[in-house]
Amino acid sequence: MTTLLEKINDPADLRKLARAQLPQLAEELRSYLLDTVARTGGHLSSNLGTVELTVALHYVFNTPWDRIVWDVGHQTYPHKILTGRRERMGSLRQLGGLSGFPQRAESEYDTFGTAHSSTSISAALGMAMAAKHKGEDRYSIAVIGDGAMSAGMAFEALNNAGVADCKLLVILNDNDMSISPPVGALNRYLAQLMSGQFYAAAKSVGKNVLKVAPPLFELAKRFEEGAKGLVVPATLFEKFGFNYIGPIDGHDLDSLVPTLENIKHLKGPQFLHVVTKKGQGYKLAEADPVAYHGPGKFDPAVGLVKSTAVSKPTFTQVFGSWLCDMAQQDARLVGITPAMREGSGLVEFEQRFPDRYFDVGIAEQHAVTFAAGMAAEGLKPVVAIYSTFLQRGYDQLIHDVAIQKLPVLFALDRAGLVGADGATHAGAYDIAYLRCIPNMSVACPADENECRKLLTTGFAQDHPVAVRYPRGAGAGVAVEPGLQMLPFGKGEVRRQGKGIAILAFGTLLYPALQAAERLNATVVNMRWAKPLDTELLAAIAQQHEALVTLEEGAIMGGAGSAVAEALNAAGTPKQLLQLGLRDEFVEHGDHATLLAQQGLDAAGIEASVRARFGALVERSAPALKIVG
Ligand SMILES: Cc1ncc(C[n+]2csc(CCOP(=O)(O)OP(=O)(O)O)c2C)c(N)n1
Ligand SMILES: CC(=O)[C@@H](O)[C@H](O)COP(=O)(O)O
Ligand SMILES: [Mg+2]
Repeated sequence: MTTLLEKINDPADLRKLARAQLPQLAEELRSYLLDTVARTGGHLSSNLGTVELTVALHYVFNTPWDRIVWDVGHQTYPHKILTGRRERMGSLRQLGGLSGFPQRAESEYDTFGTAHSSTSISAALGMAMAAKHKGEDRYSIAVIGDGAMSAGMAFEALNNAGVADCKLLVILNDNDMSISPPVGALNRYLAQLMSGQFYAAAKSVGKNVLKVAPPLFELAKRFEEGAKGLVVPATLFEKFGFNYIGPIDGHDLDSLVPTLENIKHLKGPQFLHVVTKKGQGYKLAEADPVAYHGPGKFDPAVGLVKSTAVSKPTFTQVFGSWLCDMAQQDARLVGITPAMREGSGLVEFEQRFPDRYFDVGIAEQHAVTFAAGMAAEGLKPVVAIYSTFLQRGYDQLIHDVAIQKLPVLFALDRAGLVGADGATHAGAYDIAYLRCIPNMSVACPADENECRKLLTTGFAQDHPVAVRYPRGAGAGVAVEPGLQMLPFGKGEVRRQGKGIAILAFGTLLYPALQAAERLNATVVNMRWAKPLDTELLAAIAQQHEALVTLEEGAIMGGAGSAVAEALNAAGTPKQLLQLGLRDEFVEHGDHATLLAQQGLDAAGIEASVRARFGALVERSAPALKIVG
């Protein structure tokens, strides 16, 4: 039997359905979603929570003429399924497949690319003002979660939008969750809105009133008037200049559709507060939305199963246990996360040191300056942050931390390519954007054991230090207990060869060692992109005819550039090949494959070195042939 969903190839098909058919469509959509995400992995909980909202939005609004901007965009799988990409869902987040986020190049329905949070209101407002400017009658809609709403950027946009005269609708998708439980005063405020008299009374007025169409604005006004004597203060969003509507049940199409239809006829900036449940409709995800925020593949009948196999610890785990050990030893240590407790490895730290754990919400800029404030008072803050998200706090890093030379340790996770999340989440730029800042140091551990030691070394400094390490596991080098340090700013020679020296920064040391066997090259584990070990560099440069730098970071401005600058400054220019991430955005896919595509696996390194220094390799390693 053909399902309703199979007939929907774009939202125009959806709009042909009778309203009474929508709940069935939503049910089919939810089950299709669960089935496909279980096969591919992906952001499940948030998507289960936006099924009805997605159906209602495409049903009521004339998309793509009306624009929808999805904040973060990790909840757009139902949107993808309804906008012509149903059959490609099996390729989600894989090489050449659908992105896990909206992308303008992927579909005209993806009106704005997102993945970093809290950009939607700004973008939708820009679109709405552009439409007005061009004389085009369309709605621009931002769908933003309660977690994303907590960021400064969202409030900057609200501040601007509330006084703008354009067709803007902000939908707050409030599921009372970020990735982990939400934090902060805004969350408390939203909870008050939901539990307060206004919601209770609105609920009891019920769906029927919503259906019989006095515009909701009028309804809300009448309710407020009728409720004189009760204290029903204007919401925060009304104070910002929006017309606030809600909260309404975001899983009830009989509320959503008429409400959205009413809103279409209202003037000025509109704010709709929708209440949803993360994981809705799949009991296991409802019970544990954190675990199902971004699971890998699983059997929906069984749910996520903890692997019993002994596996290598991830760098995140190495950091998490280092943090607890260091906190045990140094009472000044405080740990800060901008809403990434699980991803950054802070779960145990929070349990063991609750008074020294600070989840500041999705607020990277604030996290950095908050750390600076603590450091100014003699504490030793460790900011656990993904490389890509520290981009948000760049001015704060320079202005608040570095200029004042405050000893903040940045534990930079997800440095390098990240795989399934793609270009938006790649930690490609941190070496380049950090090493140009005075007072700042940047360490690049090659493996797990070195990561722990460099964290200890960085923590001991009296200036800001970033220790960058990648997603997942490394070479599998056993981590020594204790809190040993490594010499600050010093590298080490790992293999002695001749002719060519490969200077590796970070985990690419291991493929470099493999390639070097075939090239008979020297391999240096540089460890620090800043300060650069110029003494070691000078010695190596003197002993070799050519140098190769290697890093899982942007070539432009990266550690290889630091080497080039140092050689020039010393007046000893050398033949230099800089290997790293090219000047292009690397899309989603399996990490190993992406690395190979960038020529950064052992075979790729060998091939690049041979291509550039072929004659020299022949002289240095005459008997060895190219790999593969
Ligand atoms: C700038 C930025 N910081 C952190 C993240 C990581 N992140 C992705 S989703 C998410 C939680 C978002 O919560 P909410 O907006 O309420 O959406 P929900 O997951 O509840 O659907 C976080 C912290 C991000 N994508 N962007
Ligand atoms: C959408 C988002 O930003 C996060 O959910 C991110 O996808 C997490 O990435 P990790 O899986 O690397 O923690
Ligand atoms: Mg949320």
